[in-house]
Amino acid sequence: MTLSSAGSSRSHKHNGGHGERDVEIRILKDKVRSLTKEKISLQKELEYYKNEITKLLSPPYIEAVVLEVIDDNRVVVKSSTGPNLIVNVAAGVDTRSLKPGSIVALNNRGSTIVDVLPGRYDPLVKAMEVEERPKVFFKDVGGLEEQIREIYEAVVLPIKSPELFRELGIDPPKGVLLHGPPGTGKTLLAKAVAGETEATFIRVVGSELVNKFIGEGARLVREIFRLAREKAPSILFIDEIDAIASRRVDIGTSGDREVQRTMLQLLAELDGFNPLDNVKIIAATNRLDLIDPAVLRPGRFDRIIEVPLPSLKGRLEILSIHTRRAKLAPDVNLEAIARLTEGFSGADLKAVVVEAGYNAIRRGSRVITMDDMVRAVEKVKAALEKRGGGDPFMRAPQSSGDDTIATVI
Ligand SMILES: Nc1ncnc2c1ncn2[C@@H]1O[C@H](COP(=O)(O)OP(=O)(O)OP(=O)(O)O)[C@@H](O)[C@H]1O
Repeated sequence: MTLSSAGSSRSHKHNGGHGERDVEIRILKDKVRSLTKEKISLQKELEYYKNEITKLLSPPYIEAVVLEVIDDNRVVVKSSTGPNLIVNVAAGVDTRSLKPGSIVALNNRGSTIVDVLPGRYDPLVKAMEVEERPKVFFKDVGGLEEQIREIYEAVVLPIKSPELFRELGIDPPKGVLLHGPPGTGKTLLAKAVAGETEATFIRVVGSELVNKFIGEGARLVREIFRLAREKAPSILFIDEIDAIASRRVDIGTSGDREVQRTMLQLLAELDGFNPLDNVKIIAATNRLDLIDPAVLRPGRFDRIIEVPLPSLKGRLEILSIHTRRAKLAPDVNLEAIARLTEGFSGADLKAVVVEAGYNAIRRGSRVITMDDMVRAVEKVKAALEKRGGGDPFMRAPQSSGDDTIATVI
């Protein structure tokens, strides 16, 4: 007998039995509701444990990096621990999504790519900064007239007029090494070379190649040169080259060996390309004394250009460049500011202009006054002293002298 028929027969027998029946129905309904809830929660629990069992039963995958895609079914990978392997690709994996640097999962036998791991970075992309035809030119570089002339002859001219060199039968330098204290405009100069030649600017940082992408330095160097050729005309700028091209007393740790491998790859790449290729290498260092002489041999970085702290005239030029778009009050005397900033780099002078701008904003003014500038100089000077601005190596005095402006207050 169903509940409802039981309830209805009882209500026929007993007059006024409605109340009792209703209570019974309510109790049963409550029970159904709570059992339904329990069922849903148990179903969820069951699902969770099923998932756990699936995870525990599935084989571990091996992580690997794609080095080269040979064809639709053969890919060279480097597993996280082992050697390079040629593996095939599982049916569900789209070969077109595989590129050098992609991180993939291999099956537990290490023979097949079964998945491309999402959201993982391609170290090659992370390792460099690429800018097509940067909008930076020699007019944006202050106080480096001589350096601009040298780099023009060594890099710009061979890109713009290679026939000149072909006719004369001389090889322009493949690489130029800029050295000098931090913030003196080495990166800026290299970028301006790219701007002037309408080339692609590719910047990599030596210390990152060996510290951030452990075990991949040499491969990255190879890939970066490949990309530079692909994007030619291009300027490949290697900042902090001392991190990969230092002379070493002994090659002890595996870290040292990694640096050594990266440097050998760099030398091989330098030796392997034609000086008249439209790829030019500009490297920079703050520590010329650390550079391995092998790197400076003819046919490698055979043009060395010093980029020193700016002279008085240079400082004035740099201040003029950085105040080009600023609104200056008539009392601002940039020559006097240049006088006050001996030992400042181009980057420090830029900081002075930015700080002066903030001083004006804090006063609620839209014009930068001489007082804003002077206070900014004091602030930047204090920061430099705190940072050890007196370091005799990092802040070596500029050789060209500090007395070349006639009209200084
Ligand atoms: N000679 C200069 N003329 C104009 N601006 C300069 C000059 N030198 C530096 N600057 C300013 O300072 C910024 C930082 O300089 P930059 O990065 O070129 O120095 P760097 O020599 O490459 O330094 P580091 O050795 O620390 O890499 C530049 O983007 C530019 O705004």
